[in-house]
Order: sequence, then C-alpha cells, then structure tokens
Amino acid sequence: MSSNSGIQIPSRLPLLLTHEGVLLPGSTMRISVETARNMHLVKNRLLKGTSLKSTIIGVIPNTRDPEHDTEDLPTLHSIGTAGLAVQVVGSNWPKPHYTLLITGLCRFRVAQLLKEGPFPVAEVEQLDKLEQYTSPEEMSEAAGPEGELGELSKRFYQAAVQLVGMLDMSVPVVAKLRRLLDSLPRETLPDVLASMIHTSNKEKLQVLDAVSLEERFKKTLPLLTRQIEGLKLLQKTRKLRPDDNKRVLAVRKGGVLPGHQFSLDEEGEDEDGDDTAVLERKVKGANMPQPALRVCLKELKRLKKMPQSMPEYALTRNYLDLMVELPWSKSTTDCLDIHAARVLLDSDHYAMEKLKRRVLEYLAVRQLKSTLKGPILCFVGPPGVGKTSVGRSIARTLGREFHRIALGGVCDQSDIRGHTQCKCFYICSCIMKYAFLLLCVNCAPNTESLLCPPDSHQVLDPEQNHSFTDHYLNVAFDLSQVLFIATANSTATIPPALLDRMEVLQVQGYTQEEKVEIAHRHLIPHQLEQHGLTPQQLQIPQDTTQDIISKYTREAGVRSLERKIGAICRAVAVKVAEGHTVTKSEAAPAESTPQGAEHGEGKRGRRGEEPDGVSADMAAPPDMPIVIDHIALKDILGPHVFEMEVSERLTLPGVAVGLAWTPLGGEIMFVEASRMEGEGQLTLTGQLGDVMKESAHLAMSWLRSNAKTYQLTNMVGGSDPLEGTDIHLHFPAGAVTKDGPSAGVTMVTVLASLFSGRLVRSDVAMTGEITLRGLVLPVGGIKDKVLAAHRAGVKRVIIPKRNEKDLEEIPANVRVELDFVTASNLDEVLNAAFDGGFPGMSNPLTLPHIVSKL
Ligand SMILES: Nc1ncnc2c1ncn2[C@@H]1O[C@H](COP(=O)(O)OP(=O)(O)OP(=O)(O)O)[C@@H](O)[C@H]1O
Repeated sequence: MSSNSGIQIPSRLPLLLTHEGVLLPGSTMRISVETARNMHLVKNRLLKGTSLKSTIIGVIPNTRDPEHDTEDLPTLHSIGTAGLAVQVVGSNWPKPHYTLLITGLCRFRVAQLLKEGPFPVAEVEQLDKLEQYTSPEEMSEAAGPEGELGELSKRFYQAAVQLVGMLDMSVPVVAKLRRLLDSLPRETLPDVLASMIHTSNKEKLQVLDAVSLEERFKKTLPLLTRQIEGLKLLQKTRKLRPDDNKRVLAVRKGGVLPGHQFSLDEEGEDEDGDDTAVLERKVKGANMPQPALRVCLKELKRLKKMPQSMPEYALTRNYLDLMVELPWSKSTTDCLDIHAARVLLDSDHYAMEKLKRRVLEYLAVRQLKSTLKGPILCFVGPPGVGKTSVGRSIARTLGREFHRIALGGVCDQSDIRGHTQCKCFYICSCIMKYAFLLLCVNCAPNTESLLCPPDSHQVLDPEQNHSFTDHYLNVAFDLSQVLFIATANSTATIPPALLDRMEVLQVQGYTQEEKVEIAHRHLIPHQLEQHGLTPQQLQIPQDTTQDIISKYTREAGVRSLERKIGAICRAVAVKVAEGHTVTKSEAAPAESTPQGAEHGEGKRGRRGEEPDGVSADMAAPPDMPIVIDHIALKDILGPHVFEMEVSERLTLPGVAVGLAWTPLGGEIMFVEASRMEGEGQLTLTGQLGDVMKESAHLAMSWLRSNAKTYQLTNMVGGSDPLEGTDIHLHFPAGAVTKDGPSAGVTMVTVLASLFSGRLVRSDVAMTGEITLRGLVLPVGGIKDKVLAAHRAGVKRVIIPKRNEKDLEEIPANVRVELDFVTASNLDEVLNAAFDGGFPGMSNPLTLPHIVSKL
C-alpha cells in the first residue's frame, strides 16, 4: 500500500536506530539517545537544522547500534516509522545523552542505505498515506462490497469504544477519549490503540510490519480483545473486594460469618492479623478497676478508628500496653519470720547494729499489723556503707522482689509524675509496674528540686498513695502496697516536705577494724566467687587487708576496698589460669620434657608432679594458695596511694589539721595560713562558703582582741596582728566547695600558731564552731570525723564539750586509741593543740582569780 498522493515525507531520511520500544504512527514516544551514531544524528541534523523537514527522521526499531561508530552498522529492520522530533533535551549526567520526544507519522521501507556515518542515511519508500484519511463512512465504502475490511474496522472500532468505556478514569476523560476515537480516521486506529494498550515489543513490531491495513486490523484486534478481557477480570475481582472487606471487618469485630465460625482464639497472638482484638481481650482480662477500664475501652475505640501509619496510633498503643501490663490486682503475701530476718540481716552485713535493730522493729510491726502504713525508712550515710545492700536483704526477708530506682539526675517533677501522653518517660509508671515489690529510691544530691511541688511526694506518702494519679496514665493506681525504702548520702538536699514524711536512719562510715572484718567475712569470699577462685587458691591475710585499707583507700564505706580486692583476684586469676595451661601442656610424659623443672612457678610448686618424685624443689614454697603479702600487694596495686602525711605537713607554724564532714564521710583537712607585709587584709581561698568565711573573720577578731593575752604579734612585733600585715588563709583541695562553721577552732589554732611562731602538735585534729567570745559550740558528724582522724593516724582529737555524748557511738577500739579533748572555750582548744599548752600572760587559768567588786 504505497502512497502516491497527500503529504510526502522526504525520500532521504537520516535513521535513528532504537532497541527498546517501537514507535508506531500516530503515537508519541520518548527515546533516549546515547550511542555515537544517534548522538551525531541529533547534533548534526536535529540541532543544526532549521526547517520542518530537518526535524523528520526515520526511526528503525529493534536495532542495537554498537557503542562506537567505527564499528560496522548492524543489519537494519526493513520497516521503520518516520517521525517528527517534537522536543530534544540534552543532559550530561550520568553521561552525555539526549532525550527525544518523537511523534510517529507513517511507515517507510528502507530502499537503499546511502551512507553509514557519522549517522546512517537511507533512501526510503513511504508506506502509509499521511493525508486525506478517509472518514469512517468512506472507509466502509473503500472496503468494497464484500466489506471485509469494513467489517474488521467496525469491529475494531466497537472494541475500542468498549475498551475506553472500561478504563478506570474520570467521566470527562473517558468522554474526551471517546470524542477522539470518533474523530480519528479508522485506518489509524490499529496503530494508535496498539501503542496505548499493554503489548510487548514483539507484538508492536508485528503491527508495524503489517503494511496492509487489513492485516494490521487482524493483528491488532486480538490484542484489543485481550486487553478488554483483562479489564473485565480486574473488574470482577474488584467487585469481590467489598465483600472481603466486610469479611475482615466482621472478624475484627469478633463477628461470625455464615458458614464459618470465627473465634478470636483461632487467630492466636498473630499481631499482624488483628492485634486490636487481642489487645481488647487483654484489657478486659487485666482486672482493672472500672474507671481505668472505661478509659482503656475509650482509647481502644479510638485506636480502632486510627490508621496504623498515624503517629498517635503508636502512642495510644503503648499506653494501652502499659495499662494492660500493670499489676492491678496482683499482690504477694509477705512471708515474715523475724528470727529468719535477724539471721539473714546478720549474715549479710557485719556491724550496722543500730540500723539492723530498727529494721527488725519495723518488720516486727509489719508482722503484727500487715496493713501498716508505716513510716518510709530513709537510710542516710556515705557511699558504700551498705544502705542499698540492707534494702536488698529486707526484700529477701519479705520474699518480695527488689527494684532500685536511682533518682540521680531527675530534676523535674514530671519525671516522677510522668508527662502527658506524648512522652513516655515516667518514673511512677515504672514504680507501678513494680508495685508490690520493695523499692529502694536513691535520693541523690542533685534531686534537690525533686518532689518539691506540693503534691508530688504523693508517690511515697502512705496516706495518699493508695490513689496515686500520674500524668501519663491519668488513672488512679494503688501504690500503698509498695514498700519504699529511700537512701541518700545527705539529708541536706532532701526537700523538707519529703524529709518530714521519712524516718531517717543514719548509717555511719566504718572503722578500720570493721572494714577488715567486712572484707574477710563478705567482700573477699564474694570476690573469690565472682572470679572463679577458691580460698585454696588465694589467701589475703589480715595485715594485707589493713594495708589495702590504709594505703590504697580513703573512704567511709567499703566500695574501693572491694574494688581493690577484685583487682587482686584478677591478677591471681591470670596466674591460676596460666598454671592450668602449663598443667595441660605438661600432660605429656615427664621424660619428654627433661627441662620442665626450669619452667618456673607453674611447674615448681605443683605437688606430686616433681619428676621422679625428686625433692629438688622442696625448698620452694607451695604453688597454692597464692598468699598476698605486702610485696605482692605493691606488685599488683602499684605504689601506695595514700600516706600518713599528718606529721610531715605540720613542720611549719601556721598549719593545723581540721576535721570535716562531707557526704562521702569524714575527712581530715589541712588549714594553712601565711602572713606578709600589707594593709591588714584577710584573704581566704579554697572555695569557701559564706558561713566559713564568717568563721574566719570571727577567728581573726577573737585573736586580735586576745592578742595581748597570748602575746601574739604582727610582723614588726606590734601587738595588733593585722597592723602592716596581710593574712592569707587557705583550705586545700581548692576545687572542692566547703562550708559550715565547724572549722572555727582550726582557724583560730592556725592563726595562733602563725602569730606566735609555734608549731601545732603534729598528732592533733580538731573540730568545733566558735563564737566571738571564744566559746566552742557543738557540731555534727562527730563519728565520721573521729573515724577519719583515726584513719589518718591522728592521736588526739579536740571536739566541743557538748559533743561528748557522741563519743558513745564510736567503737571502743577506736576510742581506746585516741585521746579526746573536749573543749568548751578556745583557751582549752589552744592548750590542747600546742605542746606544753598555750599559756598567755593574763591567762585566766594562770592568773589569780579576781573577785568582782560590783
Ligand atoms: N556491713 C556490711 N557488711 C557486708 N557488706 C557490706 C557492708 N557494708 C557495705 N557492704 C558491701 O559494700 C558494697 C556497697 O554497698 P551498697 O551498694 O549497699 O552501698 P550504699 O550505701 O547503698 O552506697 P550508695 O550511697 O553509693 O548507694 C556492697 O557490695 C555491700 O555488700
């Protein structure tokens, strides 16, 4: 079917070789141009040409062009489509290429290849008419009386109309397509529809090759029918889907479908299947009180309506999961046996008599009255003295689970009461989860603002926590069965409202002897077990333990001590393990390793393994147990960390030892003073608080007012110590903030030493508040301070007279080793601090008693 009339395409056409896709006349296609030959065509013809003719090219399908134009031109498909390049877009990424938008005009046959490079050009023969298409009626006429072509085209048109009607498109679009279909000449319909419907490249190529119109109709009609059938099937399945939805809904709602019994149990715990139904079941089975159940069901209803992709879905889901998890109606029965509790507490902890007695009283009352809304016990003491450990023992005694919540770093009440539902961090919900357990709440110093708002101590308050409501769950929960025990390093940072609701039990630091006992009864056996060692393998004598305590640790508790013992165990474990390895390698016959005896320790001491039973190694000590003496100790732990430095530092006037209390226990503190020419200024350094600064001024004033009495002089020998002199008072460990009045007596002693040029006794430490009149007032933390002095090797401790009663708390062995001076005024302090006393000219102790005449 050649065309002799109408619009003609050029007889010479540049050829674009494509591999993917087939351009059919009447359709538009995007073609990517990458090969060298095609690129040349675009550059030299399409981009350079200016006439309409220059934009017409021949597209030859199904031809993969080689990458380089030097290679031979492949065999070309004989029929192609002349197309109009509507758009050319160039890009450099990922490699230079063009994208062409081409509209197919008509078929052509390659008559003769004119040239191959840089792009092929061919003499072509146009196969389709481009103009003067016949109208549908003319088409029927042209088809002849037999009308086979007419019949075909009619069937084709009807199928096309049916197809357009079945498309899943909006009504206006369908109407538009329909109009287009009516306006198009019938002979173009096969090409246009073949490019529209789902067809493979092979099928499209067949359509392209069908030059005769009749053949083209015949080739395309089955493709069209296939598409229609496919759409029909699709529509059928879509019609089924609403039923399916109903079915799923019925299952979700726990409904029953006719003919099949669906039960939720059948689904099991399949989360993907229908997890809201499972959740609903759990909510109903959680035994929660009515108000909580109502809230849960309401949330569940909301959850069901939410799409899973919604962020709130996860929040609500988490909330419901937590509500279900809470032990609403679960409780444990306390198994209380006071005798067993006493045995357990004693076996778990050495010393701590006062604390253990109070705990037993508490447990005894609980045994008699199980609904005791007793006080919350709060153990206060330095770190590592066993506060948490006692809490754990109480839990064991009661048969409750133990859980520890550290409130360190919690500084917002919403961390206690929870946030709104958008946040999930909530301590109370944690507490609720562990309800009926014993809880040890660690009130760390930085929890100052914790529980400060008036209602937030409700968590701990036994009078209020039966209906505790937090911000997250927002439903009342009974916390009254939770047994709280609080621990803290200092009461100073616990808010008064909370402190008022707790019974504070002080846990003091340990003496050296107590530590030795704790180490041998608890820490060493525990560490041996932790490291897989036995007492037959490692022995730490008491002397060594004492060395560890005095030379490697300085603490009120026993945590560092336990760590050091752990370090020894690790070192020994290596030796033991090495020994094992040697034993294994030596399992070979003794003759094969005649030099075995030279292998050192591993071989040396292994009893019963000496070759031939010779007693050559009899002089060497046995391999096991490894005994840690002071040489081994130094080898494992390194040089001593702490020294008894008191005497060494008191070699100049103007230095004295004070006793301080910190949340970490008692400590000794060297106070230093120096003077220089100046204008009578007092400089204080060492991060002192206001109270301590005031104490320094008090001490200075008292000494100035009593300078004559004690013959104190300034640098030039004048009677006012401050005249022409500047004083500097320093409290070492300058990075640590210090405050409190108890360093008053030490400051007076230091300054008295400085002004008198006399040395303070090197074995004295002191504590006490002073007044302007020279009285010594009582201070706190005496036990910890005295223990610190004892640890540091001090022999004499000066304390306020009114603190004498506190000496009873000090273990007898420490009391025996220390000389206590109880002072009620500064004169007594100075007399005790200096060798030979500190007599002044008008010292009331040395002057005759003057009787008042008034
Ligand atoms: N009297 C004791 N008898 C036996 N072991 C003890 C004793 N005191 C402390 N310990 C041991 O010391 C270690 C530290 O104790 P624990 O954790 O209870 O200290 P804590 O006082 O709670 O410290 P913190 O204030 O830092 O929380 C534990 O291994 C504990 O068993």
